[in-house]
Amino acid sequence: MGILNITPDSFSDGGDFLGLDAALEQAERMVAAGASIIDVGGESTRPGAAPVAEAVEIDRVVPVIEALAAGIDAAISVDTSKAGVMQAAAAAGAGMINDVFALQAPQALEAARQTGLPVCLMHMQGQPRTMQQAPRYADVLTEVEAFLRGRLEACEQAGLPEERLLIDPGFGFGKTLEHNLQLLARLDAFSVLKRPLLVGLSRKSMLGALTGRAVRERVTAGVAAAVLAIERGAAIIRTHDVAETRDAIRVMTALRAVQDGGALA
Ligand SMILES: Nc1nc2[nH]c(S[C@@H](C(=O)O)c3ccccc3)nc2c(=O)[nH]1
Repeated sequence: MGILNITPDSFSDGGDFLGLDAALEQAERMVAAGASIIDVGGESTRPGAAPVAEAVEIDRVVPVIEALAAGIDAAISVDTSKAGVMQAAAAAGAGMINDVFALQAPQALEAARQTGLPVCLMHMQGQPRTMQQAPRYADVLTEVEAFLRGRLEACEQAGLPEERLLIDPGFGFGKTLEHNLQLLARLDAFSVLKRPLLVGLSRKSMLGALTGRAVRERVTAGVAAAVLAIERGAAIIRTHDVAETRDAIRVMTALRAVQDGGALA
């Protein structure tokens, strides 16, 4: 899953031609590098970020999703927590919803159900504005798993069938470095929920803390973390660095083929 942030600091607003063109080029680069999903986000979930109005978020992501739906050979995911954005994105051609707030926003669960699209449910402790102030868990894995189990059950009860759902522990969303490492170390425990596991580790501050590297220099650490996550059951890797991650996956796939006694592809 390649990351495409349509926020003023990444591209000019999705609406104008230049921004659209740049967004499309970036998406095409990631698909050429091996991305099978492009995740389009119109609201930065940066800690401390001011919330974006629904209409603004729609104006950012819909033109991009329409252009991508017509122009690239990959699925399009919309990274949003708002019901109205989910509906607009689905109408524009999105094939998946990626909700960092796990369909807890008003009307979000019903809107997602109506779109008929797959949904990624992610764990976050608190809100983006405050989540990193004092993250606290008795046991992070138990609590994150219980939250995701609860969201899966809420969706089931609302008529959103489980086979459309993915889960994600939400690295960096209300977690200390220690919490993030504990989640990565025990990622395989989430297999009890029997849902595909999506993880986002790319360029996150936990990697900065471990390497001392600035955001754009965290590619190697991000690929290493992706390999560790895949070995522990991750099915989808959300990343800025598609080509590098793809290369690591090729090495892993070749090894698995030999271990399973298969011939090298
Ligand atoms: N499903 C899923 N969606 C996601 N959206 C994001 S935004 C994140 C980033 O660094 O990209 C981020 C976090 C905090 C501030 C800015 C940006 N992270 C995930 C994730 O880990 N899983």
